[in-house]
Amino acid sequence: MSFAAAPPLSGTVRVPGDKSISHRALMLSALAVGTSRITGLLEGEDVLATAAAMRAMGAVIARSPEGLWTVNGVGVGGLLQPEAALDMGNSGTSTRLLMGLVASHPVTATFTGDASLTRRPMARVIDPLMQMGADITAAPGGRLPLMVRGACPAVPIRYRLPVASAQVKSALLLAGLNTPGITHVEEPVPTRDHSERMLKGFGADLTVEVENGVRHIRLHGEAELSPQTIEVPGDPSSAAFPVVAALIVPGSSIRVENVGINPTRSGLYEVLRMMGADLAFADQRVVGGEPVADIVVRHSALTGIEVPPEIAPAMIDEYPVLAIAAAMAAGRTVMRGIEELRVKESDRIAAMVAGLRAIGVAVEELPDGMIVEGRGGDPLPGGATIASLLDHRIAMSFAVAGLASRAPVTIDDMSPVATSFPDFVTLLDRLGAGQGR
Ligand SMILES: O=C(O)C1=C[C@@H](OP(=O)(O)O)[C@@H](O)[C@H](O)C1
Ligand SMILES: C=C(OP(=O)(O)O)C(=O)O
Repeated sequence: MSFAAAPPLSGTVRVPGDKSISHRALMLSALAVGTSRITGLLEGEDVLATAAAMRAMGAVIARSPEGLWTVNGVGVGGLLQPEAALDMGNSGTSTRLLMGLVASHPVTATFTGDASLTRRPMARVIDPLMQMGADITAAPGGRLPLMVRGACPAVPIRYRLPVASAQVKSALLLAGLNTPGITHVEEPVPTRDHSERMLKGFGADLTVEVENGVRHIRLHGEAELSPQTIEVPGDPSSAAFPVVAALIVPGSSIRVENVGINPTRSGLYEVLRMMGADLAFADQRVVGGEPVADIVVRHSALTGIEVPPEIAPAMIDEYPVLAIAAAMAAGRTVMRGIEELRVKESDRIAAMVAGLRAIGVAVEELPDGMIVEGRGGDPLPGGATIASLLDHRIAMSFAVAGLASRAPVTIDDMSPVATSFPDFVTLLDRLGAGQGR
């Protein structure tokens, strides 16, 4: 699919539900006793993989024609033995969080996934879950396919996260739900806190204390969760694509409604403002325990900056599209401290460097990041085909680049976009982007 120079983008749109919150809503609803109701759930492949796995372990999950999801949970401790391997598709979040759930239940589950997921490191969850008593066998290097034999009862542990990862933190907290005693996770670098917020919302006994800059999360196990009504806000990681598109296509002015702006997720928007973006959070409110706003953004002359490395966890999935904004900025943008990008759906540093060079942007690859030489608002040369490498964010980032390029940018395979943002192209077209195609 090709993406070409677009006329000014305009209009008001909504992006699909937050992927992180959607996974957690399904998992915690499946562990509550009774019926939970979820609106705004992301109906992307990653979240549907989580739904299928929870069904395979006993939850009854239904969707009404209007998009209301109902989940009848089995109760903490009540997960059933799945009859077949759990196919996690492309989803790291599903895999790591569900490994945690299974680790403290009397079930054995095999996890499989696509070629991208099979390359991703799982030792970061295997190690602490084995400390809790789970028996885990994995392919060499701690990769998929792997089998988790849950421990019942599991042993509560105190664990300091060696890598800033909300997935590892959440896997341990989910394992802690069916573990007697207190599971204590120490988080030296704060990451997205949706699990903590939602666990509390479902009635779990969870406390967070900050001591010397380290977050101490303590969860009392053998929890009883009560069913909830959850409204999932729009995904700030998905909103990033139309927002950057509006910033780089001259004359654009758009509004993205109902986007989650949890501070552990909104780093990109802070960085774009530092670069000179005309971007505002309008009508700020709280929906289902999460801060939400409409993002109002206009085309802006951007300036390159040194992105503060400490902001990385709050925008870890947004660096690919930030690199496109950086390519249009005046001066260089330096991104460091993001070696984690090398173990996402693709090596996102290598993928962005190769793709930017292919569309005529000068970029230097660093072991832990990249330096992008901005073109000061001049259109990008474009005119290349980009391999999306089973990575939705690489596909969407270069699609956005195409909208500000002299010659169209072609994406070899847009299908990965269905994992997180199934109507991405339709939404861009609704803003007017399709007229250039
Ligand atoms: O917990 C989550 O929902 C996620 C955490 C992040 O991964 P890591 O924990 O590996 O950083 C992020 O990249 C991913 O898209 C979703
Ligand atoms: C890294 C991502 O997801 P996951 O880890 O769930 O595959 C992402 O959505 O960018």
